[in-house]
Amino acid sequence: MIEADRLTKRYGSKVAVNDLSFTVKPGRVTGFLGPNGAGKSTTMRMILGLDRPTSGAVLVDGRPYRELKQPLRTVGALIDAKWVHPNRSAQAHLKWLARSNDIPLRRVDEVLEMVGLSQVARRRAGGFSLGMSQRLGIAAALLGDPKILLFDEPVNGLDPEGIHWIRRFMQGLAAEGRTVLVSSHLLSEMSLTAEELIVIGRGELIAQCSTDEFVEGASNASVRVRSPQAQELRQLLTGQEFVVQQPDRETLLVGDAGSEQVGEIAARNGIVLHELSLQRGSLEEAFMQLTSQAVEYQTDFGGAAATTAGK
Ligand SMILES: Nc1ncnc2c1ncn2[C@@H]1O[C@H](COP(=O)(O)OP(=O)(O)OP(=O)(O)O)[C@@H](O)[C@H]1O
Repeated sequence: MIEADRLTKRYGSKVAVNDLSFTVKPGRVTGFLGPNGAGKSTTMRMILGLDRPTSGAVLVDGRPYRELKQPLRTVGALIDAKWVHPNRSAQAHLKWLARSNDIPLRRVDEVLEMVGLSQVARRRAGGFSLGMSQRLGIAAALLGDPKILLFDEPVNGLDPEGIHWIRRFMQGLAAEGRTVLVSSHLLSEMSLTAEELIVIGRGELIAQCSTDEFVEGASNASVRVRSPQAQELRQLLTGQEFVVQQPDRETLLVGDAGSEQVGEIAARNGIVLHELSLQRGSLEEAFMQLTSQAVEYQTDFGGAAATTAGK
């Protein structure tokens, strides 16, 4: 379990994290979401004792990180996958970490096996692809068999296969009863990976809820209808205050409506329907809307980015 209580971090006059409280529970993947500059990395660094809070506190397994007797056995983290001496082999890197943390050396081969790097264990880590480096970073996080795991933007720059592997791996760790916190700025990716979300913007909490709840609440539903009597139906719907768009002669898009409402109005008026389907808004679009006030550096082309992702 990770518990943040009114966590605040200031750098001079800059408030990076402001009065942030949340709880991360074991047994599920929790996504830590927010636009660039929202304060995710700063929060993760405070959880790991790498940065001291200006005020407030964060507890890992009931204690501040600095008070943990064997930190690597309690919490493992992937913060920077390239944090490895390029001339060292994967195995040598992990052995060095194990030795300096009093972890039995046999654990090195175990974690290499877990992340699928056994075959390349003796190769120079400097020659690893980004995906392999991420796996090595995850192996390092797992060395102490910790109950709590933190991953900072683990899928950044990975190909779809790498993303899929990390997603499944994190879900497997949570299924073993571990606490898994993973940061990302992509809602569509997190909605596939995490059961629970903590959403922040400008260092402040926007939401903590299940992913399903967030997605339901965030994206506006509309109803798509096709009918040979589209014009007639359009008049009936606008008469009842629905906002209706008509992309072509036979198609209507009814905003903020349920398919039951539209279907029943059509049935009562004897209107033939060829299609009646609920359309969910793009998740990324909804997420950007919700956090737009919280984006540090607005760009004019934010709208274009919003249309690229979605579920
Ligand atoms: N050492 C520092 N000194 C001054 N300001 C900092 C420092 N570290 C972070 N900040 C500022 O604090 C804010 C939060 O940064 P942080 O890196 O935690 O955000 P983030 O959500 O992880 O963003 P990203 O996804 O871009 O990494 C930003 O405005 C950043 O510029």
